[in-house]
Amino acid sequence: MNLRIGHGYDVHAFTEGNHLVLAGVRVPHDRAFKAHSDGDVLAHAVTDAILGAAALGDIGQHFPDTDPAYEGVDSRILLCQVVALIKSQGFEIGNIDATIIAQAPKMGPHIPQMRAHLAKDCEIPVERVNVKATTTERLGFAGREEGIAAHAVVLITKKGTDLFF
Ligand SMILES: Nc1ccn([C@@H]2O[C@H](COP(=O)(O)O)[C@@H](O)[C@H]2O)c(=O)n1
Ligand SMILES: C[C@@]1(CO)OP(=O)(O)OP(=O)(O)OC[C@H]1O
Repeated sequence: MNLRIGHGYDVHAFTEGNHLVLAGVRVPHDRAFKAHSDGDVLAHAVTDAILGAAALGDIGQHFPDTDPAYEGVDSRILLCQVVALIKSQGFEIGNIDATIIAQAPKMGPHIPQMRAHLAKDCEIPVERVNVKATTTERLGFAGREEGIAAHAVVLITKKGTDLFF
């Protein structure tokens, strides 16, 4: 199959701190992500979407949260490893669309840098990467500011498939 789609979803709760990391961008906040890694929900959702598209399981199977090697790891490193893995199987990434679900902080000013990081890590032009943010109108765990979620969908193609004409 030349064209495959994947979905990723991740959530991290807050703990004490002064910034969040989203697609490797340091976003000032009055809390931080509680996680084994840097807690980068956006990078995790994109990584899971890529793995999903290639039917290669999920991020926790590749990088267990019980492995000290991943303690505090920069999640962009994990994303780059997964991109290398699917490339080794003859795939490349077509495009990415992601949504951050956060009551606060405002993501808008940071989105251009998030897109740039994801494009670099996924080895595609930034025009093929979209990142959005939404509140939940104060409903649910995100609305109560207990944590942040991210969804991502990713299209992958067999190398040489011309999708963008
Ligand atoms: N953490 C967030 C949440 C939202 N935005 C931007 O605000 C717009 C309105 O949000 P609603 O939840 O009321 O739809 C949204 O479309 C985003 O552009 C944001 O920057 N950061
Ligand atoms: C990234 C990994 C590995 O450090 O840990 P966490 O930062 O806890 O993140 P999560 O999305 O819960 O699961 C994937 C893990 O394997």
